[in-house]
Amino acid sequence: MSLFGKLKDRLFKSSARIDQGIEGLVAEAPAAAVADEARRLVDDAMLEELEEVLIAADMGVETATRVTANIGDALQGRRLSTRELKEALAREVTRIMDPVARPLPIYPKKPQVVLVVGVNGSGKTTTIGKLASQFKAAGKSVVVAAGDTFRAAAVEQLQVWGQRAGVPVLTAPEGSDPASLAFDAMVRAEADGADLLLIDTAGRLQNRQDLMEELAKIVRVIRKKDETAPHNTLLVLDATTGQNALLQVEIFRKIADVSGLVMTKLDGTARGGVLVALADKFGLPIHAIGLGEQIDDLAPFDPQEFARALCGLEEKK
Ligand SMILES: Nc1nc2c(ncn2[C@@H]2O[C@H](COP(=O)(O)OP(=O)(O)OP(=O)(O)O)[C@@H](O)[C@H]2O)c(=O)[nH]1
Repeated sequence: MSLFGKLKDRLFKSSARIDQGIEGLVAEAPAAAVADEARRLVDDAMLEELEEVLIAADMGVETATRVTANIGDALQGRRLSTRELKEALAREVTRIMDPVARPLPIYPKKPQVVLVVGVNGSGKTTTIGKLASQFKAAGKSVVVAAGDTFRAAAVEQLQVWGQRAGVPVLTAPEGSDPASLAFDAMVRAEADGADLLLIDTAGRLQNRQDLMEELAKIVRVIRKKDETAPHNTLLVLDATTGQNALLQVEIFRKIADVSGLVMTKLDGTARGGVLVALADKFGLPIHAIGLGEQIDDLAPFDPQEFARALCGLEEKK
């Protein structure tokens, strides 16, 4: 299956919501019967209904309002078919997402230190495993540090991913200081001449102060080895949390210097529209998206393909 085919397949729950919403909206047009194809006049009532469809798809009120206003500005007074409306929507979504679609930047620095943050269960460990595997396949040498030392299960899980990806995973005894593990990992990555060091971190937001101090200490300690580290701070967000992902970005931007986002679990949710809201609200780079639990289920983020899949359209030729 092509990458677009997989994206469309996995985004099905989200796209079904928009697809059905738009079809319903066009089908109820009073003048539908006169043409062989149903068409709906773009007027205030129609734009309001469209806005509701987008909010139901988790795009958020602000983004949904902006998107519909732009469609109104461009197309008010026209009669659109379902396909034309989907195309117009996909164009607007692409326009919002285009500026933030950027792969994880790779620097000549060795090791490039990538700190991975996010709430528990958001998919950090899985994403690190997938990233490690992709970088390894691209010829990079990778070291992983299991920085969530408070959860033995999290460490074990990361070791399993390390085996799958074929990269070393540095661990420390349960309850030990994550910063000291991060330091040891820096030493090891430097000694190995590794290209990348991926550091997993804890995600207990229940005690934000502790987490902030823990992350700050990790950063302080790795800067003893390299004052330019970490080179990326990746925030992993779970799409199934919908609008809550926006709140998580706000919180993590206060406690860490977030440089980019990965959104996971877009395959299991109808709330994929939240990624559009994230792009619109924060403008942070979106590096990749998680489309499943397997090692090859992390896809680069392509704004046009995402927008078309989300709107239930086929690939643009
Ligand atoms: N369907 C789907 N599941 C995913 C994806 N990414 C992660 N998961 C699943 O989400 C669950 C949590 O993922 P983890 O990688 O353990 O999350 P974490 O943030 O490391 O969580 P902690 O270890 O609790 O800190 C696991 O069951 C993963 O298999 C994805 O893109 N799609």
